[in-house]
Amino acid sequence: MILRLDDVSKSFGALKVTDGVSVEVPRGEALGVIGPNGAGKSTLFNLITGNMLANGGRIEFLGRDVTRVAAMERVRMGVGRSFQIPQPFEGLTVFENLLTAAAFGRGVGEADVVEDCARILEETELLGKANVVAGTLGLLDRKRLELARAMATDPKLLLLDEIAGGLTDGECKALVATIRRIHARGTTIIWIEHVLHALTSVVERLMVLNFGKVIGLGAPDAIMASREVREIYLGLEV
Ligand SMILES: Nc1ncnc2c1ncn2[C@@H]1O[C@H](COP(=O)(O)OP(=O)(O)OP(=O)(O)O)[C@@H](O)[C@H]1O
Repeated sequence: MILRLDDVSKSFGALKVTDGVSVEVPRGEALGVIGPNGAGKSTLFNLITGNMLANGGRIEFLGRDVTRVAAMERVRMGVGRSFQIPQPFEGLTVFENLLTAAAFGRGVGEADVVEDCARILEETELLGKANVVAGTLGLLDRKRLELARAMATDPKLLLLDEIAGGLTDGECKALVATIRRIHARGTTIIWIEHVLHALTSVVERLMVLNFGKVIGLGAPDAIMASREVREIYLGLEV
């Protein structure tokens, strides 16, 4: 297992946002996470990355208990993430953004990561935009850069937070193709996404959260056919 969550909980005051979540993610899997707004999906990512600390339970990454390990150390261990709202350094070029993420995320000098950053630019189809200032990019390229910055930290586990939102169908297809390639090369992925057709074209399993609890976990077809999921998530009368 690359990641194991055991009875993980997080509360803000009286509000329990993550409620006893247990899940095991095998190395190489792509796991999708769905659930209504406010279900606790982004909070779960924050607990996995160490941006927030759990109030209860245990998080294991690569067999090590990381429940209380700082976010920076988790990045260096191989936990990479993209944010729902892309947060590049707007005044830096695409390539400078990658170099910064790679050097900082890996704890090495920029000279050591130049080649790898060039490879990531190619993988994320940003090679032609290497010298473009990030603040001038359109939405698809901002999303690509967000993905590339996460890849620059050399993640073993890649967390994607609603990366397909706001794209046209064609743009979404292009981004999905890139994510599939990254997955095919062996990177384990956990992906929160409301654009279901994008998600189910990549992931092997879906996890459904509602009020911080896991209410479904399994093959996408079986999950989407479940009465409870259809009622809660899709709002369908069945
Ligand atoms: N720092 C915080 N302090 C207090 N409440 C918070 C904090 N962060 C999140 N919450 C609350 O926790 C709940 C879950 O939020 P979270 O962002 O994890 O949901 P989500 O499933 O990712 O939602 P969305 O699909 O809208 O992004 C929400 O009710 C939110 O208001």
